[in-house]
Amino acid sequence: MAFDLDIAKRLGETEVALRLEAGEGITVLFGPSGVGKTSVLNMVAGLIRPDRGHVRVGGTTLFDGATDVPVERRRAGYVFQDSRLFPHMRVAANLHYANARATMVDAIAHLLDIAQLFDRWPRTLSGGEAKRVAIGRALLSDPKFLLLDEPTASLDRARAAEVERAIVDVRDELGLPILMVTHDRAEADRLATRIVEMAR
Ligand SMILES: Nc1ncnc2c1ncn2[C@@H]1O[C@H](COP(=O)(O)OP(=O)(O)OP(=O)(O)O)[C@@H](O)[C@H]1O
Repeated sequence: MAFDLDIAKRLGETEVALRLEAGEGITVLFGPSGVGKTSVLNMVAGLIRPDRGHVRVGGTTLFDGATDVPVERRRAGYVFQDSRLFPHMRVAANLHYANARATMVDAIAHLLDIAQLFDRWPRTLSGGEAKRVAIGRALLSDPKFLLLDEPTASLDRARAAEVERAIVDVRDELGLPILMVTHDRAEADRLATRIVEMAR
């Protein structure tokens, strides 16, 4: 089982609750704004703590009544909605941040088609380029799974298609389980191995 989640959390007025069991491939969390999709990713990553339930990924318990693995030991590759590249580092330094082997950096850069961007500053990248670099940086932290928060939001159709292609390549080449959030139904249909709908 790639993802085995049973989580409940009160956030202000919102009661976030989700149960899901999903196998390999891309699991898409789909639902309207404010329903708690980002909060679910944050609970899987260990950035916020569920009130109750469990989080298991690849058979490893990351959270339950007895266990709460700290965020830095969860081995999550988290790509935030706003990419969050280090603005004072060129693309190459962003990718080398986790000290991955140079051959790995080159392989990932090839996979994501970002090698030609190594000397650029993050502020000079298009949204789609920045997103692909952010995915690369996450992969180079040697994660056991990938969390993608609305990876194509705010991109035009052509840029979104490039990012979607990169995600599919990551799925096919690396075989990492991916938990991805979107509010775009068509994108969910294109990418998902499994769609999980969150409703209010
Ligand atoms: N710390 C907090 N205190 C109070 N309310 C919160 C807190 N964090 C999140 N919320 C609320 O919880 C709800 C879920 O937020 P979340 O960002 O997870 O939703 P989402 O489905 O990812 O939405 P979007 O698609 O707009 O990003 C929202 O209504 C948000 O305002």
